[in-house]
Amino acid sequence: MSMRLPFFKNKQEETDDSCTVETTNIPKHVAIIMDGNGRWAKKRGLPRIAGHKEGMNVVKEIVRSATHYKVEILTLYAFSTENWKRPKSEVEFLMKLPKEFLHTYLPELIEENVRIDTIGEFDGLPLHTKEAIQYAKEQTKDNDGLLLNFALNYGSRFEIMRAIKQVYTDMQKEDLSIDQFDEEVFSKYLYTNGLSDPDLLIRTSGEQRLSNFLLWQLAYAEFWFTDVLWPDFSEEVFKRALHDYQQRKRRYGGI
Ligand SMILES: Cc1cc(N2CCCCCC2)n2ncc(-c3ccc(F)cc3)c2n1
Repeated sequence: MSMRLPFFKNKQEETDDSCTVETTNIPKHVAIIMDGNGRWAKKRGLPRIAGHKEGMNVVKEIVRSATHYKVEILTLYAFSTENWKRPKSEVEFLMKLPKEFLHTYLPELIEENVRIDTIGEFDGLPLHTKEAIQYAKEQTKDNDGLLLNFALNYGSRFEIMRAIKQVYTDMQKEDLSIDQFDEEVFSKYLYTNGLSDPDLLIRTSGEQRLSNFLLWQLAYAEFWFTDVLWPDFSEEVFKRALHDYQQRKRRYGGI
């Protein structure tokens, strides 16, 4: 049972009782831009951090649902490299959320065989944030259920530039030749090395842009947008996204 605030129950969730999710053709890797937390709080006359807090509790509900539907990888855009520009107090609050989330939910996540990892510049996070996440990574490293992958201090253009510089260095050292270099080799230089590309991208709050998220990896993903604000997101809305994904025919550039 996720710890969601009961008095916010009048949520504007998209629900569709006829929505069924088939057990076949489940997206292996789902990426989510969890947008709308500040707007959710503003609509209720609450401080922005109340939206982030409620949004954190929604994460656990969707992790449980993703496990139920046998999604293999769930990548959540939790903090971008651009988010450092937000007010100091908001950034400090956000940087405490990983520890709060893990303090509340890590035992349950271990129980559900979830493995926790991150993508982004981990070293650029505050020490208290890194310590909490590193502990969770250690505690879940042998789990082979859902990979819960948080994009933290993540920016796709920085990731691509970082990869290009490393490719250049390896070529200078003659550890890599131009003939060996292709898309598959380049992908190994990204934070997502070893992960399959996302099959489905979900973005909440009605915005329809990538916001410097997984620009390389989302090349062939299905995009699913909803006006639902992240704190109002739920298993029902997640089911809608999975159902709609299953109605689409993936082309990978073909006809
Ligand atoms: C910075 C930040 C923001 C954050 N939000 C809550 C969800 C809405 C979007 C922004 C705010 N959440 N939610 C969970 C985490 C988290 C990160 C790493 C980890 F190992 C465990 C939990 C988190 N981290």
